[in-house]
Amino acid sequence: MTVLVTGGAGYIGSHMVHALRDAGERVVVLDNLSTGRRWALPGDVPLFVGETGDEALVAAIIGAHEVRAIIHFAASIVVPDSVADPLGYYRNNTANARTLIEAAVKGGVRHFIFSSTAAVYGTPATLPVAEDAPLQPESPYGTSKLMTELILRDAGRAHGLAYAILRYFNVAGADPQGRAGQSTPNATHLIKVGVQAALGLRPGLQVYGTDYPTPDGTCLRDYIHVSDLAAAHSAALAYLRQGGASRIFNCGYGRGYSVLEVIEAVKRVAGVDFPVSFAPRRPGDAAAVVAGNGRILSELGWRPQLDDLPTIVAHALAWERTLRTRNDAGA
Ligand SMILES: NC(=O)c1ccc[n+]([C@@H]2O[C@H](COP(=O)([O-])OP(=O)(O)OC[C@H]3O[C@@H](n4cnc5c(N)ncnc54)[C@H](O)[C@@H]3O)[C@@H](O)[C@H]2O)c1
Ligand SMILES: O=c1ccn([C@@H]2O[C@H](COP(=O)(O)OP(=O)(O)O[C@H]3O[C@H](CO)[C@@H](O)[C@H](O)[C@H]3O)[C@@H](O)[C@H]2O)c(=O)[nH]1
Repeated sequence: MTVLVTGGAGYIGSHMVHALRDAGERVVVLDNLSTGRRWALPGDVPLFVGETGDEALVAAIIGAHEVRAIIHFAASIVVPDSVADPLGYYRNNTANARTLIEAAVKGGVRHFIFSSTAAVYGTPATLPVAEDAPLQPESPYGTSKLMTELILRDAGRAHGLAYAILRYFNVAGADPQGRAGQSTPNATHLIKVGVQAALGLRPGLQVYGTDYPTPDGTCLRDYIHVSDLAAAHSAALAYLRQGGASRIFNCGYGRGYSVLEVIEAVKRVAGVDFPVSFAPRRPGDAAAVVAGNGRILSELGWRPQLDDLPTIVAHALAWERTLRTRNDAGA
């Protein structure tokens, strides 16, 4: 029985591939390498370069490798890009996911784990936000993910596909063993941009919006270490395999940091200063998003191991240094 990881050559997916292999699972990856990197995968993990929307390809992979579980990471992920290109986001995150789910149903896949997002909540009325809060995405990205949640819910009911929908809050950091990290050249995530500024790879950092209704006027986010997130997937897979009912789980720590607090943490951990300027709000950004994580703690028994902002930043920084060496070597 094999686990198919879509988007396994990407940031979070590559951590998942390592976690699955560490647990002795058989893994295959489907990735179109649009943002993923072949070298992000261990050499002995089969990689199919192709589209999640290619039903024939997905069916062939499921058949050839006896795939019984799919962990679906592949997506377009940049909130402001989705505002500029909604149709592209609906194609990749919704239409392609629909095709993948159909191939899963037809191919007899039993368990499906879907990467959803805190962006489905928009700006929650109360924090921390629980899974049953109103869903009011403020960007096409969030809407594209919410639509896939609904497709999965209905297909799961109709066809007996058991699923876990994991709504990630802000994912950051890198594998503590240095095997994987965020490698997208033009990544836009705050901690990634911050460590690049600290290493002199960018001239500095812009803060998008200082007039939000938050304590210091900048957006609040709940940053979760990518290895804790991979562990949440492993827990969800074990739950489904034990016959657990289809369920939605928030993945976050339940604590928010402002953009300015994150920048201070990066400067402190890196031990350097870098220029910070203030810019207007970025389209599609919610003011404050913090996870209510009671459900995943109580129902999956998940326990964060790396719940500490300086640790997250230190791992991101270490990875960025490795990446620079790798890029210098032309990898
Ligand atoms: N990074 C975060 O903070 C965050 C937060 C919430 C949710 N998520 C979700 O987690 C998932 C993984 O995100 P990530 O940060 O690792 O991004 P990423 O861009 O590093 O990974 C996405 C991977 O999917 C591949 N891909 C994209 N479209 C594809 C397609 N049509 N067919 C095959 N492969 C395709 C890319 O090449 C890449 O390897 C996404 O679904 C994203 O929406 C991420
Ligand atoms: O150079 C930068 C980059 C980001 N920010 C701000 O930092 C916060 C976090 O931004 P970012 O790291 O880009 O993450 P989000 O836009 O919150 O989105 C991430 O987190 C979501 C879940 O909350 C996921 O769904 C998305 O895929 C993922 O990109 C936001 O307020 C941004 O405006 C800046 O001020 N300057």
